Amino acid sequence: MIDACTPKSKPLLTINEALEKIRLAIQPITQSETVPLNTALGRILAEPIYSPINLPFDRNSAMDGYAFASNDKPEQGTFFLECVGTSWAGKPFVGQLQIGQCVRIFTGAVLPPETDSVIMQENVQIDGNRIVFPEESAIHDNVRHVGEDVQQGSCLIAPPKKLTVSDISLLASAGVAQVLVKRTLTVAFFSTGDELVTLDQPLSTGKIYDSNRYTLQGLLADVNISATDLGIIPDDKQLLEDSLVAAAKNFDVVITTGGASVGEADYVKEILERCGEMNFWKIAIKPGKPLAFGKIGTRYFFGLPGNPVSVMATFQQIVAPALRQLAGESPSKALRITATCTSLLKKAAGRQEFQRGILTQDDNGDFFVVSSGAQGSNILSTLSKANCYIVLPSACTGVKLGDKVIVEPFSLLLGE
Ligand SMILES: Nc1nc2c(c(=O)[nH]1)N[C@H]1C(S)=C(S)[C@@H](COP(=O)(O)OP(=O)(O)OC[C@H]3O[C@@H](n4cnc5c(N)ncnc54)[C@H](O)[C@@H]3O)O[C@H]1N2
Ligand code: MOO
Repeated sequence: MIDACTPKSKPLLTINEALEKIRLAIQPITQSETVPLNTALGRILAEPIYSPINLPFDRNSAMDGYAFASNDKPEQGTFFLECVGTSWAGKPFVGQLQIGQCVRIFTGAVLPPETDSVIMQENVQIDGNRIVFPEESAIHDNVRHVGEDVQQGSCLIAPPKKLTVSDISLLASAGVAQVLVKRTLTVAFFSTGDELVTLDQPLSTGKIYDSNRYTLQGLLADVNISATDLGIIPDDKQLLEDSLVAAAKNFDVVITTGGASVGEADYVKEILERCGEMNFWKIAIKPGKPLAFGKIGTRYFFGLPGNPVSVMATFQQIVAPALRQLAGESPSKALRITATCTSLLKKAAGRQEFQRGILTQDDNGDFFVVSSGAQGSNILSTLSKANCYIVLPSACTGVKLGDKVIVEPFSLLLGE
């Protein structure tokens, strides 16, 4: 019986409290390396890059047509100019233009210095070397000016940007062939549990295939991470401790799955308390409650719950932002949107839940989400069907048809 003297257990950390503890604990790596631009996609820039040149480098044409001087255009009426040569992209016109003359020009070709305007070829009439310009010929049109995109010496990209395809395009256009980026993180992971077997073994009663290492391998597939699979460790306290301590000597981050809860063979928390520093254990989320975070020596440790769906959810919600911070990235948040829920969702108050859902968008642009099915932390088929999490606040006690819910898509593309 519970009476007034029974000590109440401490409330679990909220996900935001846990994220804040991680944010305060993690020191971003400082080392960097120079890499060729064609391997820099997704890497984190370590220093500002200043443009060595103006972009455009030369004043050039935005259209195929004719380059002319605006002074040659009369106040009224059509006019004609004599075409005396061609400026090709890569092979500029070399002569000197006189009054009343123009040149044939192609997109990207340098404008002769005497000209300041380009008319599209569709808008002129050609009569031998005489080019007839209409009255509406615009002056100063279709000209790309030196430095209008980027001025020489200005900052092209500032750290700690994670380099995108557009960044790589910009750097290439400025002739930047290599960049200084943060070094990659080394992350090791292993599964724990006597019940686990590798996929090349037959199953026997009581055994299951180890899927978590495949999940983690996929989740760690990032150019900023060098991931090492350390295999399966059985439920042997000493072996687990030795494996953890050894891994923490060689990797920036060690991740385990399983053995994080309160069972007799759940040793992760005890080992972390004895051999390292435990920052927190257990958070008020579902799936993923018994997550442990701390340090072993100077290295970071995440003990994820064994349940396969909990591994995915805790990695995405907790470990991924921590790895981004450690890698030196600027903070970012997953995209969340509001959708109308078209199924009933069961939920008990107490933990923030990440339920698996299927998000769609109709032709009006409105979002709808339906549960992808059973929500047990062991049920991978409904995770595979899902394309989003339905994020339900801890106080929520269920969702009715037609209620608005917050949804976090797994990707920016919504499949069929
Ligand atoms: N009395 C309590 N029991 C449990 C609690 C609790 O608070 N009190 N929490 C439950 C929750 S929530 C979770 S989540 C799990 C987490 O347990 P562990 O981290 O100790 O994980 P295990 O017990 O080792 O495994 C749980 C489950 O997952 C399967 N598993 C483990 N590793 C793998 C793997 N590599 N690949 C595939 N499947 C794996 C394992 O066989 C179990 O079925 O604890 C609850 N219990
Ligand atoms: O937190 Mo557990 O992951 O609910 O099953």
